[in-house]
Amino acid sequence: MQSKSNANLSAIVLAGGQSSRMGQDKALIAIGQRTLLQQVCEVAQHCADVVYVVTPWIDRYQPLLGESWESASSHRSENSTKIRFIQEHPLSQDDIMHGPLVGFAQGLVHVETEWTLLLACDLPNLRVEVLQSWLMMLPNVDAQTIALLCKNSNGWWEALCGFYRRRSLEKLKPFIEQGGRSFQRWLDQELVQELPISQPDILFNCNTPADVEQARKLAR
Ligand SMILES: Nc1nc2c(ncn2[C@@H]2O[C@H](COP(=O)(O)OP(=O)(O)OP(=O)(O)O)[C@@H](O)[C@H]2O)c(=O)[nH]1
Ligand SMILES: [Mg+2]
Repeated sequence: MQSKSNANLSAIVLAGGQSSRMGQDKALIAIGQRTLLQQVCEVAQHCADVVYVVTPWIDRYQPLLGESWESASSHRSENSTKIRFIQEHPLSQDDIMHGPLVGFAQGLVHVETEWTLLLACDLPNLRVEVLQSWLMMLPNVDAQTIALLCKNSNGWWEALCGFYRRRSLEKLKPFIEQGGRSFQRWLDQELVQELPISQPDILFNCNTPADVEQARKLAR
């Protein structure tokens, strides 16, 4: 894996949700030696100066990503990016699971860099080289553009693997306050630039036990 080439980028990794299709917390599922969450955080560490893990369950994940994991990681010496946990809060008393858009907004409040790499925790095929090639595009993005994302074959934005401007929060806050919870609906209102993608399999995400089997086969 290449070492980090870029400064001035934050990453947000989302680790919440119900994992209802998986039937168990998918962040903790191992593909090979490490869990999905560990793998995604490691990729994020190679791209960004700081990695925020946004989750309602810090206690659950801290042992995986805290000192013990860092000292056990063979990549640690070439990679000094710190992981910071952001405690996610319900928006109201009856808010049980608000979904990734609200988690992202709660993480973005803490970001200090102009651009953030947002990643779901269920992406086993991410490639550092591809993310790094995308982040070279950031300095030339039009000032009005709030995000750089891939499109999937249905024409929807792949919202949970791409780059967002910090000031997108100014647009996101009122959208959430008005009850918006869908990334697609929010992004439909905004200026988004499309990222080129030659290997769509890097966006494969593990939602079901069958997806995990497929990811494990590929990792062998
Ligand atoms: N922090 C946070 N992350 C979330 C939340 N909901 C979903 N995510 C994350 O968003 C990413 C994509 O979510 P999904 O693949 O739909 O996961 P999910 O909602 O747990 O799974 P399903 O219940 O099967 O839809 C994963 O990284 C989830 O951990 C949330 O409320 N808070
Ligand atoms: Mg998913």
